[in-house]
Amino acid sequence: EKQIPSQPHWAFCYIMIHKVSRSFSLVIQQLPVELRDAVCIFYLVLRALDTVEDDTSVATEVKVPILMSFHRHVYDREWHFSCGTKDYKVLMDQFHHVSTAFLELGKHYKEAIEDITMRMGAGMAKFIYKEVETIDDYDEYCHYVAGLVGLGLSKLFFISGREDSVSDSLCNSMGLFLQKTNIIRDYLEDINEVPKCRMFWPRQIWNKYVNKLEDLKYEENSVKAVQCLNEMVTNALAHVEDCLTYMSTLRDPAIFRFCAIPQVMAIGTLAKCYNNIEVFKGVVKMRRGLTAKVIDHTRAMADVYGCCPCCHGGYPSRIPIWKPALDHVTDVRKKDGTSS
Ligand SMILES: O=C(O)CO[C@@H](C(=O)O)[C@@H](OCCCCCc1ccc2ccccc2c1)C(=O)NCCCCCc1ccc2ccccc2c1
Ligand SMILES: [Mg+2]
Ligand SMILES: [Mg+2]
Repeated sequence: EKQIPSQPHWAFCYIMIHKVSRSFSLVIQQLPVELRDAVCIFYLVLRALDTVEDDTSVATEVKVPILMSFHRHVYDREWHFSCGTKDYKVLMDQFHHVSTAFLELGKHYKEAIEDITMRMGAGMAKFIYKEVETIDDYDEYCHYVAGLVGLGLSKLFFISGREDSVSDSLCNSMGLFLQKTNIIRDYLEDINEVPKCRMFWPRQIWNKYVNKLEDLKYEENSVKAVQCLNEMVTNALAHVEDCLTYMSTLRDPAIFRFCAIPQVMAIGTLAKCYNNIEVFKGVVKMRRGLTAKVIDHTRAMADVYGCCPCCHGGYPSRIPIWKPALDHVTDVRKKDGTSS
């Protein structure tokens, strides 16, 4: 008789993660099998939560209760909430497949994913009512939507027995670096969002250059816009040293690759954004297929050097790709007289 796939919900999950995020789908495939399923579900649960947050057509009084109770809905096979567009809408409409797969995970994995989902939902709800004014607000918002992902991933690595636990501060920095890079790169897409524009750049930075955040996109302000952009990039670069320290604690080569590749892509994106007026004209994206190339290159370097940095054999000059970026940060700090 027709061979019915025994695990249709897992097929759905791996197909969906490939559709909603090619880059994270590729790096998640790098993980050891028992971590891969937990991280795949962790991604899809949070992506669904974020799709609710991002949908500016959902009324606040409807959105906030969903964000606050999302961590409980993952246990309810019947629950779904229709929102988002294209593949994100498919994820929302078919969310019961994610719940079914979630319930098959080990107990500790489920607890970790539920805890982060609850904390992220509450943080997102708080910022529905609160604008990002100060740099502290900016760091707090990024902690909720990305720093917590770093904490959760480190918990999953620890539960799998493959990594020791790492300080919350270092895990948080891994997320802040990636999220701040996204916020810088997506300025124009966010400010032009309909029906309501999305603003994440902190007033404490942009109000030194313009009166309103949207003024940065107007031609006559382009010199100030690039100065403001460069300050945002320098703010993001402050997390690089913590990210390096976090990655230097990793032991498992597959986990190292999973963590290092998004960081390498982000540093590339920041380099493309720095001093680049195009950020205010269109989204400055990395070339399509670049993640796959970086994955091949990282594997090739491990083969060539016979080990990878996390085996503590290390490449000859331990962190070759980071050296120029670190030197730049030090130079900028010296110029600003803020060197530590
Ligand atoms: O809507 C979009 O497409 C972009 O949404 C952005 C937004 O709305 O701000 C924004 O949504 C944030 C809320 C949902 C977070 C979903 C997520 C992302 C990556 C994961 C990676 C592995 C496991 C779980 C993950 C969960 C977004 O996707 N920003 C991209 C940066 C977030 C990076 C999170 C992160 C943190 C630490 C990490 C450490 C190691 C490896 C990957 C890491 C990944
Ligand atoms: Mg989003
Ligand atoms: Mg969001």
